[in-house]
Amino acid sequence: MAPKAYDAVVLASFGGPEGQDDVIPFLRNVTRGRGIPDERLEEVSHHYRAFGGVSPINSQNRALRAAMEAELRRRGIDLPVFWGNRNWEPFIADTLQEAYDAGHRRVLAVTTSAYSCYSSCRQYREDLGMALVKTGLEGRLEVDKVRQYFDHPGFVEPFVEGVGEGLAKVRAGLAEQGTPDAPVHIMFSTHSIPMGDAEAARPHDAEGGPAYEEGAYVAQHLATAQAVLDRIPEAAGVEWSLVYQSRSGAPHIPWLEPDISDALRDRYEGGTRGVVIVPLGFVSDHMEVAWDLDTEALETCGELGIVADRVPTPGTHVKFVEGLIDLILERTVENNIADRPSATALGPWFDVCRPNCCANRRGEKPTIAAVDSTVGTPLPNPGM
Ligand SMILES: CC1=C(CCC(=O)O)c2cc3nc(cc4[nH]c(cc5[nH]c(cc1n2)c(C)c5CCC(=O)O)c(CCC(=O)O)c4C)C(CCC(=O)O)=C3C
Ligand SMILES: [Fe+2]
Repeated sequence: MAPKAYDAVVLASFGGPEGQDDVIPFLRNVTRGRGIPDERLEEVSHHYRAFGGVSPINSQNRALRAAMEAELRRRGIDLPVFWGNRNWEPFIADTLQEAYDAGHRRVLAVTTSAYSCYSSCRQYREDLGMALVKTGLEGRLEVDKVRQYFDHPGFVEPFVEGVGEGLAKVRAGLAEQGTPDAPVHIMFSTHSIPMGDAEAARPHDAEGGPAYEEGAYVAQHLATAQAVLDRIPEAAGVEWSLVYQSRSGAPHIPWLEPDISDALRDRYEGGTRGVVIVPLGFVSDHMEVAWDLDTEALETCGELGIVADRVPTPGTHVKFVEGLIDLILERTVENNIADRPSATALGPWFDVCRPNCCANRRGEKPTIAAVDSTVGTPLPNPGM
C-alpha cells in the first residue's frame, strides 16, 4: 500500500482486568457470542483471581506504549501513540474518539498480535471497524493497520536471543544434575484456536496470494520457529516442535493440538530430559504466559523431572520496539523506510488483507485494512 501521511498511531490490544471486581465482566466481554462453556469461564477466573484479579497485560502495554513513544522521539518523529483494547478499558472506540478529538484524522494501528487468524488479525480489524461505526467517525477518521509481523526481524530477534540463552541454561541445569548429555527439546508454544479458524486463516481468492494447506496461522508459526532456529548455531540438530496452549471452547469442537502438557509427557516418555519453552505466539508475558506456561507447564516439568527454561516474550525488548517503529515507518510518507524485511519465505505479509482473509465464521462485521473493508479507508488502489 502506498505510504501515507499518518498523524497518530494506535496500539490495539486485548485488555485485561485491573482488580477482582473486573474479572467476571472482563471474561464476559471476551467470550460474548463465542460459545465458551461456563465451566471454562469459572476455571479461567481462578487464574486471574490468583493474581489479585489483575492481568499483567495492561501494565505491559503501558510500558510498550511508553517505549514506542521514546523510540519515536529518539528518531525525531512527531507521532503520538494512543492505546486501546478489545475487552477492557481503555476501549478502542474511546481511544479513536480521543485521537479524533485531539485533531488526528489519519491513524495507523499496531496490534499486540503477530500472526494471521481470526482472533489475532481480523478480530482486531473488526474492533477498529466497529469502533468507527459506534463513534460515528466512519468517513471522518481514516484507520489502517501495519502488516502482521510474525516474520519481522524485530519480532524474531528477541526470540533468537532468548532461545540461545534458554538452551545454555537448560544444558547447565542438566550438567549440574550429572546428565550433561541428556536429550534436550525446543518446544515452541502458541495459542490453540479452533481447527475451523485455523483453516480459515488464509487468503481465499485466486490471485490473493499463496494458500497454505495447514492454514496461514500454523504455517507462519512453523516458518518463524525455523527462522529463529536458523539464527542459533547451538540449536543445530536439537529436536523441536510446535505445540498449543490455552484451549477453551466446547470439548466436541476440535482445536489445534497437541496441548503443551500432553506434549511434555510424550517427550519425557521419548527420553527428553531438558526443555526450552518458547512462547512464540505471544508479544508480552501476559496471563496466557504467566499461567499456562509459568504455572502449569513448568509445574508439569517439575513433576516429570524435566529441566526447563521459559524464554521471554518480546515485551519491550529494544529490537522489538525498534521493529514496531520500522513497521510504522514502512507506511509513512515522512521518514519512509522502503525496505520491508522478512525472516521467512512467507512474508512480508499484506498491508491490506485479502478478501475473506481470516474469515469470521460467525458472520460479517465491519473491518478496516482489508480489500473488502466497508469502513476505515477508501482503497482506490489496494496494492500490497
Ligand atoms: C490466537 C489468540 C491469541 C493470540 C493473539 C493475541 O494476542 O491477540 C490470544 C491472546 C489472548 N487471550 C487472552 C485471554 C483469553 N482468551 C480467551 C479465549 C480465546 N482466545 C483465543 C485465541 C487467542 N487468544 C480463542 C480462539 C478463544 C476462544 C474464544 C473466542 O473464540 O474468542 C479467554 C476466554 C477464557 C478462555 O477460554 O480461556 C481469555 C480470558 C489474552 C489476555 C491475557 C491476559 O489477561 O493477560 C490474550 C493476550
Ligand atoms: Fe485468548
